[in-house]
Amino acid sequence: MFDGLKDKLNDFRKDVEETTDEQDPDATDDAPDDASGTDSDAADPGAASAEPATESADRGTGGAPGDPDDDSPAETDAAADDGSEPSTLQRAKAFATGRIIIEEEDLEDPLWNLEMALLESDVEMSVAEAILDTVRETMLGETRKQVETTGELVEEALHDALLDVIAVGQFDFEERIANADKPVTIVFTGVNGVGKTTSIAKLSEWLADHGYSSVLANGDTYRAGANEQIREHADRLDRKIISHEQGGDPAAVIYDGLEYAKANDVDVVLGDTAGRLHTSDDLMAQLEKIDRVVDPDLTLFVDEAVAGQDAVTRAEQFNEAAAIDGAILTKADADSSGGAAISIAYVTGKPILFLGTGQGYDDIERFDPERLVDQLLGADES
Ligand SMILES: Nc1nc2c(ncn2[C@@H]2O[C@H](COP(=O)(O)OP(=O)(O)OP(=O)(O)O)[C@@H](O)[C@H]2O)c(=O)[nH]1
Repeated sequence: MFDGLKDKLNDFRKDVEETTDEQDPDATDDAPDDASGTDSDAADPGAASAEPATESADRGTGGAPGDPDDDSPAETDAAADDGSEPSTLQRAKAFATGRIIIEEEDLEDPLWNLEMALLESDVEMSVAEAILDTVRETMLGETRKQVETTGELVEEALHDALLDVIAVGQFDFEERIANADKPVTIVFTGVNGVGKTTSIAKLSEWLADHGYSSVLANGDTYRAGANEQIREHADRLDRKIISHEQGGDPAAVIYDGLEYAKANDVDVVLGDTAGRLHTSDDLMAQLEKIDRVVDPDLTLFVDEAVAGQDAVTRAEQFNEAAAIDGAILTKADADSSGGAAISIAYVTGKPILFLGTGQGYDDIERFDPERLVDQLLGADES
């Protein structure tokens, strides 16, 4: 899950480590050789031109004076006195006291690469920018104890940045169900073909596992075959299904589901709705009527992680047409990019509540932002 994005975040860590390694005296020992052209690594593109090599040597000697292990202080002191920028001197001093400083110029290229990587991964532009801002803020200027390696510093910055956008609006779904008056009504919106019906069936199983009974109500009276499709799930799971003829009123079906739940002490009504209507006005009218008639406790938007940017755009559109309370992202198991998972909450202000992780009824898990961030940063291998 999200392996492509995971690799790209790891590339950023390596990028920053490589850039800041230039300040590391161990790495800079070689720098004067580069400048004098004696380095055997002639294939290095930097070696082809004297200018970049000299620049690299300047940067290198700037970091060198502070190296506690450096046994040629005279040479490095001379370099520091020899027209070094204050920031370089500052870095050197910081190194001498066991600290590192990361500066804007160190991050410029890695941050650019990170931005490109996020956009390639279908992370929405404003979300990518928010992530970059937090990473920049967390990493820049501050002096850090050297024991905190650059890798750890990057990890902390990415962790905070990702969590900030992913965790937007999170709430405890189980607690919400537990505390709500029964029956609880949950309405599902989203376009057809993304796994909405399967998700309703999965959620019914999830609820059963957590001690709640549920009834399914097919408010998708628009699409031919929708009744049969949801009935198949209901039969397999041994759940009651409420449905009307094709072309009937969705609000009336969900209302009947609610009445059934009240009469039979069922805890939760799971109401499907038609996906794509002709215009967002139609969609809004449908959901407004459902709102008026059954006053749902929650409206959940369902889309597939593999749709990337399209899923993010649809989430925004559905949320604008009729406010959603949260989202279910299906087919996360088949998604490498992770862009929708990272972007939807930030863009809509509503949390992702569940991830669909396969075709089985048990393949649904609560969306846990902290765990996802750990997975993306490699701390949680599951
Ligand atoms: N790999 C994977 N497949 C899924 C997941 N959720 C649903 N699917 C599959 O996606 C296909 C479409 O699912 P349906 O629930 O039939 O989706 P749908 O026809 O879009 O349902 P509606 O949205 O109600 O129209 C089915 O083959 C599902 O098994 C998931 O989380 N992972």
